[in-house]
Amino acid sequence: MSNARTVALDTLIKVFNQKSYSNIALNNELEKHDLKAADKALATRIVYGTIQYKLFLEYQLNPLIKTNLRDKFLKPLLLMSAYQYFFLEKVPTNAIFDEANKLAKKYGKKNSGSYKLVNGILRALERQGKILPAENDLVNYLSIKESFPKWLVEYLLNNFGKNKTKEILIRSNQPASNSIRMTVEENSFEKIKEDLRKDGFDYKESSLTTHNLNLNKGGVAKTDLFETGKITIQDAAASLAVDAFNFKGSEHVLDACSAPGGKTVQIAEKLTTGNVVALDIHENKLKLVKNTAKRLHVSDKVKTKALDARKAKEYFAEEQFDKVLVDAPCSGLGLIRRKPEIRYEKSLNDIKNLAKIQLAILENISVLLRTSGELVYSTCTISYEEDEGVIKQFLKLHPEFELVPVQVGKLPKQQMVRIFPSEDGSDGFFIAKLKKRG
Ligand SMILES: C[S@@+](CC[C@H](N)C(=O)[O-])C[C@H]1O[C@@H](n2cnc3c(N)ncnc32)[C@H](O)[C@@H]1O
Repeated sequence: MSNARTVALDTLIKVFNQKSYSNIALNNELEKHDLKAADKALATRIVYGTIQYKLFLEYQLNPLIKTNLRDKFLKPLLLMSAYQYFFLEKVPTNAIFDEANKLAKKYGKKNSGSYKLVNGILRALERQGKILPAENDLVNYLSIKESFPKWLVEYLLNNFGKNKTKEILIRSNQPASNSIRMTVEENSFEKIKEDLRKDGFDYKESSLTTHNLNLNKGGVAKTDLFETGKITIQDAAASLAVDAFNFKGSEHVLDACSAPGGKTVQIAEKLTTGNVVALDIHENKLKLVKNTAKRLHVSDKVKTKALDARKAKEYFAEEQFDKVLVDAPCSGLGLIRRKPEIRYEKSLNDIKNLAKIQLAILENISVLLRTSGELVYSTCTISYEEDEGVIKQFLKLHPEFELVPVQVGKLPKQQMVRIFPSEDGSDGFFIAKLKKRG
């Protein structure tokens, strides 16, 4: 039996019991089994949905589990079955429970009683129905309902208030958009759209930029448009960081935290005689930057170097660069819909530690920027400490820098750009632009 649910269960066993990354574990399982497109989509939905709603699902199941679940497959199987029961409205309950029973028989040891246990718990779940903490216990209620750890719900409530927090939680549980960026001149955008339609894709214009489209499905990496570099996979909010620079074309640019290279190539596209030096602390990740640069035909403008950006001034001369991008390592709270497990892995301490690293990177690379040069700082998170907090501290320590208001994409001009995970599926993002005073 090789079907969507076997693939989902094998993936979830690896994610929950062996702490594998969900995207890597799922891809490995999908490669092992030759599933039809609809089954691939179902397996993917079950895996991401089960991880996403883990806290909610545990809350439903915990009162019904009266024994120690010794077999390692039991908890993942119960969680994914409960996910299907509560969230896949088109799949009949009997089909979900029958499939769970078959898997329990297949994965359980002979005479272990696993089948009876699973069947009993799922039937009891059907009788119990959905349960939630009292609504006036707001932190607990939102934590279970939207399946976010309590500290994070509390953190969001303290920083953004009740309504914004609810919006962030709900949108972070919605599917991520299939966003692409058109890398060609604006007068060729219509041709790209026509070719996408011919390839069977439908699209919506991004509400943030003119160069991004949200596609109705994945799989664009197999098209000619992608292979020839006319389009690339990039979130609309992320693409705005590079749009914050004013390029002439001749600049020497430093991309301090570059892998996998989405913004490096976007910078290179803007250059004529200039070039971009792409750093990353992880040497193996620079391969991704090189490959993307090759696909987009900008390799001649991109040089890569494995380096901790906090040591950059030991390698480069002062005032060597006209522009610097620090797309910093961050807690990734703006990316939760793409990486559902982020919510369970991060802590308030991580946010505080990352803010220190981000400030250290800024401090170190700031001497490499020439007078009147532009520095753009960006993150894919929405935490104040890593965003405005880092910029405020940096400006306090470096009066030679000033904040420059930015107008990017379809957004109004503002002091610093904060984008929350949005209705049309874009990630959460932060952008600040600084100038070195003359
Ligand atoms: C947010 S990602 C960058 C995404 C990239 N700019 C893009 O658009 O594709 C942050 C990157 O910073 C790298 N990194 C983490 N700490 C670093 C450091 N101290 N110096 C340089 N790179 C670092 C990580 O390996 C990661 O690839």
